[in-house]
Amino acid sequence: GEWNYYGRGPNKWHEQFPIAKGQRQSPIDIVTSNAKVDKALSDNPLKVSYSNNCCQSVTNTGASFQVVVDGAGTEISGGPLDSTYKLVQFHAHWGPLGGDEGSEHTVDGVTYPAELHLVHWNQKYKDVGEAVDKPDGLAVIGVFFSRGKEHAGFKPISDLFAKVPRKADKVDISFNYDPACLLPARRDYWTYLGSLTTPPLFESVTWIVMKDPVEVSAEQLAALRNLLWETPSGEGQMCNNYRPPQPLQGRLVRST
Ligand SMILES: NS(=O)(=O)c1ccc(C(=O)NCc2ccc(F)cc2)cc1
Ligand SMILES: [Zn+2]
Repeated sequence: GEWNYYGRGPNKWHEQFPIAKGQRQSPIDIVTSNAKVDKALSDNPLKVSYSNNCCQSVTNTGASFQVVVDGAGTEISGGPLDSTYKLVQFHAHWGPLGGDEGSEHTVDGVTYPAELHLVHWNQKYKDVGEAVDKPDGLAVIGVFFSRGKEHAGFKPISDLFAKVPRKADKVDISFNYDPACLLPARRDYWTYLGSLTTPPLFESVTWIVMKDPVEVSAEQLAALRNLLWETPSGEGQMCNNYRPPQPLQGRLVRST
């Protein structure tokens, strides 16, 4: 059997998950000229209040890394959100070594080498398991990674990837870490209603995609490949764990 669903390719996911051809699938190509500035988003700014001791561990999920967060005090609200959402984990998607593809969302067809996802669940539900398949259940902040200077804030995390090479490997985060350091300085974003970008592809995500990328170094992008996964020809470097853009199906993308 496959250890990861990218093995057969995202174009086959609909066979087991028919919602893959649904009306609010993610990611999408963000056509900036079609995005509609919505004053309401700036009138009620997105509030990100993370604590600096919320990150518990890094795990190799077999399809990405995942920093698991203890929800104490890590909340977002405002902007497109009608209630408070709590951070539960963050992970990323990336492409081949040295390439420029790898992000899931694209901007006017432009790809980035990686995309970070900060996953939050709606506090109106009792837990993330209840929220994960509700239309307003999740809010994911997407941050594009561009190749440039080293990101000091990402270094403590990227240095841990070598310690979790195989699926289910896990290392505790013993230091204080505030995931807000991964957000770009300028907090402008696009927002639209979409889905999980991996099976089960639930249409439960309010996407908040930051307009500005954050720079990470080529070495930090390369560190993502310390994570290994199962490929049809045996164990290999984890890469190309991204779903390509899906049909917009007439959805509106709003912008700050
Ligand atoms: N790339 S993304 O940010 O869109 C994304 C975020 C979270 C999840 C997730 O929680 N999956 C686990 C999972 C497993 C079983 C379920 F029934 C529901 C979720 C998947 C994709
Ligand atoms: Zn993701």
